[in-house]
This record gives sequence, C-alpha cells and structure tokens, in this order.
Amino acid sequence: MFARVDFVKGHGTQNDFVLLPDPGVQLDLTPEFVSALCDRHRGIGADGVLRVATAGALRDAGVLTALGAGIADDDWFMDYRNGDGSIAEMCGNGVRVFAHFLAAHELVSERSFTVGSRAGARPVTVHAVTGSSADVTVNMGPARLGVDSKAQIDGRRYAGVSVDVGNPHLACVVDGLTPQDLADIDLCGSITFDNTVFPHGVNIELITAPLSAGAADAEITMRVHERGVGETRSCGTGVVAAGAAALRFMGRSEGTVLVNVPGGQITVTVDDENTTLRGPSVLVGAGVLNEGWL
Ligand SMILES: N[C@@H](CCC[C@H](N)C(=O)O)C(=O)O
Repeated sequence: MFARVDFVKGHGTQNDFVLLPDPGVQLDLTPEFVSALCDRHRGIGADGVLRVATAGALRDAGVLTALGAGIADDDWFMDYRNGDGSIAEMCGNGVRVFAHFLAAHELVSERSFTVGSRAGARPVTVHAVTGSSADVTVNMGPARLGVDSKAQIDGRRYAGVSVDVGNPHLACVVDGLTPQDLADIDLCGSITFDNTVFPHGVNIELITAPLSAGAADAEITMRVHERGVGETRSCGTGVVAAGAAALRFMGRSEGTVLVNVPGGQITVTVDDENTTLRGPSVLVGAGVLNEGWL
C-alpha cells in the first residue's frame, strides 16, 4: 500500500529545505529519493531535507546508532540530508527552520528546547513565531579553528582556515575583496581543496574583510559553496565559521558579527567556548507527494 508522504517547504535566509514529518520513521531516505525530492526540475526543489522524528524513534528504527550527549529519547532530532542525498552532521539554517516547524505545529510546549543533531544537542529559542515566519536563536556549540589551508575556485587560489562547527568548513577571509568582487566570482565551476585536510569534503566560505558595524563588532559579506549541494544562498554553520574567521582576522577570539549572505542577514556571536546564531525562518507551505511520483 502506498504510504502517504506529507511535506513542508521552508527556508532560512533562502537556504531551503523539504521537511518530512515522519514520527514513525517509516520513510526510507535513500540518496535517490532525497536527490529527486531536492531536484528543482523533477522534484519539490531544495538544498536539503530535514526528517522530523524523535531521537529515540530514529535510534529504535536503526537510523541512529546512539544519541549524543544531552539528547534525550523524547527530543526532536533533525535528521539532515544534503541535496545530493549525503548525510551531514549539522545545518545551522535547517535547525532554525526545524525549530520553527515544531513551534508552529505545537509539537513543543516551551519556546526554548533542545534539538538533536548528529553534531550533538543544539539548544534553540523561538523568539517570535507565526505559521509562516519566526525569529530563532540556536546555540551552535564551539567553532574550532584549525589549520590554514587553500582552495582553488574560478582559477584563483584562496587562503583560509579550517573551522569545525560540527561539520567541516574552510573559511577564507579575503583582504581587499569588495562585496561586488565577491558577487562576480563563479562558484559553479571547478573547485578544488586539500583532501588531506578535508578527507570527508568541506563547505567553503569566501568572506570580505570585516568592516566596523553599528551594534555589532564587525560586518562581513559571505558566499558559500556547500559540500553535497553546491552554491547556496546561505549556510548557518558557514556563517558561524565565517564569523570566527573574521574575528581572528581582527586579532580577536570573541565578538558579534553581522553576516550578509545572498539570502539575507544573520547575526553570529562567538566566544571562546560557544557560538550562537540568530536569524529568520520561513515556512512556505505544505503538501502531499503524489503516489507514483518517483
Ligand atoms: N546549509 C547548512 C549546512 C548543511 C550541511 C553541509 N552542506 C555539509 O555537508 O556539511 C547550514 O545552514 O549550516
């Protein structure tokens, strides 16, 4: 018998997702299914998929082998997949949209709660919520700056620093790069990076040098090429990596950075032990997949 598959479409600063409420963990999220769903011509179209189920249900179904520290059986768990069907540890825009969905559908009783992810527990606060929009803060855990590395993009080499935000990033602050220069870079062509530093692939951020900003310590503009997706209009974990790299460029390890991305603006706060991300979420609409579509 055909199992009904409901979906919700949402985005965080235009990094867009298909949410699949699947409390019984009945869906088989094969790479073929996920990539077809995310395909902008033959599917719904999205950068990634967020399955909505509890951590305990995902473990009992064998999707997770164990729950990370601080994640309880009853916590909602963001089972994230990239548009190519690959699994990633964490998604900073996705977790805001996921929290918005839970709050808007009254699946949580408080405005502050924990969302599980493969990178660990992520405490969230939904400040304001309607059925279509929300403002959400996520505690993203530490941003661990690592080694210097390089990427080759559009025929040019970019130097950056590896940043572990639960998933891998190469954050390249480019001195002298204007937002217009950044907009002119071709992020669709061939991109190479050091596989010995990033054996599991990497998300790459190109970032303008930090400028002073009103209430924040700095303002930057960023574009991103995501592992398993390609260029996206925003990346929450990338924003955290970019904020940490921009602060390092300024000789600081702590501060608040406004990050402009093609899809909007997000605020990241970095300290020695933790980072937070605050930004919008939009739920666009909902539907049901047609039987026989795939
Ligand atoms: N768009 C996400 C990051 C999604 C995962 C990434 N592509 C990876 O493979 O690590 C975000 O908002 O953080």
